[in-house]
Amino acid sequence: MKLEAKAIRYLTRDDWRTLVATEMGMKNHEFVPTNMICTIANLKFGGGKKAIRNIHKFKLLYHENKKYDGYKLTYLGYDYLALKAFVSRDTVSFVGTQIGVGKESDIYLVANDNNEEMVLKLHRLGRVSFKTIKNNRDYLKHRKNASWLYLSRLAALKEFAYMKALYENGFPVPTPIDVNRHCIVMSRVKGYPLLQVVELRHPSKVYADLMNLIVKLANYGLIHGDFNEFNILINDEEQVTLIDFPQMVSTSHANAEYYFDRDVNCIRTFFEKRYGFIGEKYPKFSDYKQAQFDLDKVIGASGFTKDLQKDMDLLIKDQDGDEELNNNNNSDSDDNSDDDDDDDEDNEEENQDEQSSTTEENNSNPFQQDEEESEEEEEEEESEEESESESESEEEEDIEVKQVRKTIKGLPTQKNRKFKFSDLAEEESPVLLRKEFLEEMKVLDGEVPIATTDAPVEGEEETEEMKLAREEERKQYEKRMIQSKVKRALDRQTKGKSNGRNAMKSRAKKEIKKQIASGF
Ligand SMILES: Nc1ncnc2c1ncn2[C@@H]1O[C@H](COP(=O)(O)OP(=O)(O)OP(=O)(O)O)[C@@H](O)[C@H]1O
Repeated sequence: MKLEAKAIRYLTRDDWRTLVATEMGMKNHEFVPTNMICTIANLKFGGGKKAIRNIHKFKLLYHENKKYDGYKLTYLGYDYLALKAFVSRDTVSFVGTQIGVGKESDIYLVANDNNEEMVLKLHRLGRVSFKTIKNNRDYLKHRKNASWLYLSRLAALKEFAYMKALYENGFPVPTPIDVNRHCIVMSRVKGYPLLQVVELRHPSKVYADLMNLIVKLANYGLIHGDFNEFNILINDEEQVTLIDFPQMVSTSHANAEYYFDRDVNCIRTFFEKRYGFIGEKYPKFSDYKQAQFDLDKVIGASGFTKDLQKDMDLLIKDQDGDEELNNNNNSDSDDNSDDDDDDDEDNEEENQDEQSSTTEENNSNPFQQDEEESEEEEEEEESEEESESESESEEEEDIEVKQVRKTIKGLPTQKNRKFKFSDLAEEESPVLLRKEFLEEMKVLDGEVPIATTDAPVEGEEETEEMKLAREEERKQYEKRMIQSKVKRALDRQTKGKSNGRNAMKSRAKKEIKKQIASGF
């Protein structure tokens, strides 16, 4: 879903009040009736309806009149509320292009007044499979009315809390900057998702870094749970950054070992398939289950409590039963993967002795293999294989590499990797959302907004057309300001006149009273 940020500047104070009122009303209603929106927004019915019409036109509200007449926020409406909060806190001043689309999120480039580029992640839970919350969830009570909204907010809160805790403890994650509603702002990582990287200069080093990262997380009492090529960014120096951690679990979780092994195997399998690198040294959960630090508490303290996690688990479980259905259908393939796991276990046993001795030898980076050595071993293994299967696997690899190259070509991330706000072409200039601008809207209080044309971006030349448009707007604005000044002056005068009349009346009354008292 596109974040069309321009319209944010056309919203009046009443529009914002109406938007917030709808958000509040959604805590108890799936669709909020018009008069309730007006009451919460503290607007007269006429003014409220006008504002609703306006924000509905901008697609910030969805109108329903089948069951009963009412409105609910769209994702764009929710985006606007979060964006406005970021703008008023000086976190964001420009909204740029979209650089990524996750399963359940949209990623945009944004910048602040100092032109520092950052990433805005808008969580969109429910976009894929989430439909309605079953009514038998007593625990969630009214929150089920705003399920997607609430769930997306929880997802953002969770991601921010984890990112903050990890960042403060020296993990390679983006710098967390701000969070509001379902959005987080973080630093921009200049790298590619590992998925897109066809070749590595030092696969052994990257592999070792990733295994060390899994171990470091476990030492802090955490297991990623989804540690794979989609959630790891790698830069030109082959340094890795972890960008997404929606399923993080504690090492004290009942299935901790399963999740830990799955993370390790995910990387091993990917490295073997993509880079032909066999990770012989790899960590075992039993060696690390005794965490040295406890990040769980830190995460609770930074806003994501156990109760919120409980809400989140319940909401996710309730995803219309879709996933359960899928899981049942996929049970056959799961069985197959179980077989694979068994094989892995055998391999693990075989490798165990070897590993313990090599770990002692190489304390600084226990999972790094000597690249030449592993190449030799690979060669030996390869020579044992039949020549037919050799050529088959080479062909397969070739097809895979070609496929990846083809995919990379069309990826927006690739295109935008070197993107800079200052390099933007005129037609796609970033949307300016300065705080002063929004505050100016407040002063106008209900009037038509002033500038509808973008101010030229620094360093960009203003065209004749732009100049004329801006001049016209300035004139209109001045005209409106004069009109409102005149209106205010007239109001004051009329008020003054009536005050004068009242004063005269009371003076006359006093005189009459005086005369009566003097015995007239
Ligand atoms: N901080 C960042 N810096 C640079 N690019 C980023 C950043 N965060 C996300 N991206 C880009 O956006 C893409 C999607 O991000 P992310 O994995 O966080 O979304 P998601 O919805 O959680 O994805 P999914 O659930 O599909 O794994 C990433 O692959 C990456 O290309």
